[in-house]
Amino acid sequence: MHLTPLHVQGGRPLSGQITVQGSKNAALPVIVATLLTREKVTLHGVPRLSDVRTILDLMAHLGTQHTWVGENSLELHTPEILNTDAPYALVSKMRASFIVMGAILARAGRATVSMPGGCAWGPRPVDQHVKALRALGVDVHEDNGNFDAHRTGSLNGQFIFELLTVGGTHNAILAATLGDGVVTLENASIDTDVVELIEFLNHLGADIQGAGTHTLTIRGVAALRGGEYRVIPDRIEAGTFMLLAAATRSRFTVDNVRTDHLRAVIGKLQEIGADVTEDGLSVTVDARDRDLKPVNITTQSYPGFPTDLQPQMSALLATIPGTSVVQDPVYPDRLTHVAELHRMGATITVSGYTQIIQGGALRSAPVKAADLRAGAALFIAGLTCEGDTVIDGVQYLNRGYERLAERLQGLGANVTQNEPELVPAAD
Ligand SMILES: CC(=O)N[C@H]1[C@@H](OP(=O)(O)OP(=O)(O)OC[C@H]2O[C@@H](n3ccc(=O)[nH]c3=O)[C@H](O)[C@@H]2O)O[C@H](CO)[C@@H](O)[C@@H]1O
Ligand SMILES: C=C(OP(=O)(O)O)C(=O)O
Repeated sequence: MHLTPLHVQGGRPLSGQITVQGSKNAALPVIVATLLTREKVTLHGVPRLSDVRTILDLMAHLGTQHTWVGENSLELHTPEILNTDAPYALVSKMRASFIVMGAILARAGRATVSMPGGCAWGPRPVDQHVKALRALGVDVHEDNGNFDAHRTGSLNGQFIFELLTVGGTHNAILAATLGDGVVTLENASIDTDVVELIEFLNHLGADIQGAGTHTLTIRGVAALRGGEYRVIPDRIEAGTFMLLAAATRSRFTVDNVRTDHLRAVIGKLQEIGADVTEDGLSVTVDARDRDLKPVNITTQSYPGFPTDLQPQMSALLATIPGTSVVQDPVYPDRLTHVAELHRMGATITVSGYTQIIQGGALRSAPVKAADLRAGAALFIAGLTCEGDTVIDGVQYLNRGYERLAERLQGLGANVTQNEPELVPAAD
């Protein structure tokens, strides 16, 4: 869906407070995990995003009924699995949907899931998902652009991931939760979104040990019950707003944050020279009247500096005089923001996955987001300069930021979007 552009006029400090939504990347696997129980589950803190709508469309095809029972509360019920396939039209909209493979397989014994396509910033393989399932006893065949998976009994055995993968760990956990086998995953991801999935599944009666460590032990259980659960705050959204505070040389408070999930971001903001004050579930960033300093950053899996904040950090560093070096080995091609920031006067040289940024003042320009976090980099950049920055590609922002224009306006930002409602109601 094409939406009218976002108009951003910046160049003045923001103030006040902004509340972070529930985590997109935690909510999506938790929503998928409700496929494992035939009982009703109520989730709170679910952001109203187009990605949530996409996963709900896919799950409706699989047999899930959903009802929004509050602004951010969602009731899900899958009494029976009606279909065991996840077709390309639905999977290609969002790569995260590939993890339905593990969930359908757990509940129905077989699953046919379309191979996810490429994405705006290059290949995102699923080889580790497939290798893990095979190692645990699942037959997986590639056929006509689909992965066909079939299990004859419970999943059993050990798999050592060749690299840290959030989605691969999600898929293996989902596949192994039901049954009577015992599965050990080594070199498993310790990302907050993996810990969240495990805590949710255990809340419903699963037996998964080792959350937050690289070794997970999953003892299959016969069935999961229903329940009620609140999704963790979105650390990427929180980080986006914290970087915005520094980029606009503002002081404002970001509420509903888990500061323990934001150590790498807080550390870098302090190194840049911003003041960061933590107070329970709030964090205040103060970058007023400071000479901010350039820094070097390399993305890593959690708890390192997240790739999902790399474009936003690049936008911030593009405003800080001096030379910063940003490297993103996690997603080496995640660079769609660079050409757009060039349009805004940024000096960024790219070599492989390295950006060398010579910071200075940016200027407004018409720009286009080609993916979600590139869009976030552009609204941060736009809010640092006077004049009208017109950002096209708003549908990408709607994947990850709920009621963005309205919430930024709450900080005093001049951000307008002419759609009657920025985020389509996700139901
Ligand atoms: C919906 C969601 O939660 N998305 C997040 C998730 O994506 P996603 O789960 O897809 O990312 P992964 O953690 O799997 O990817 C990490 C790295 O492993 C590689 N890899 C992954 C799987 C595989 O089978 N083979 C392989 O080579 C990837 O190319 C990448 O270089 O984690 C990423 C890394 O923190 C984030 O950028 C995404 O926002
Ligand atoms: C890249 C992201 O999501 P996805 O993995 O769904 O593309 C993101 O949230 O920044």
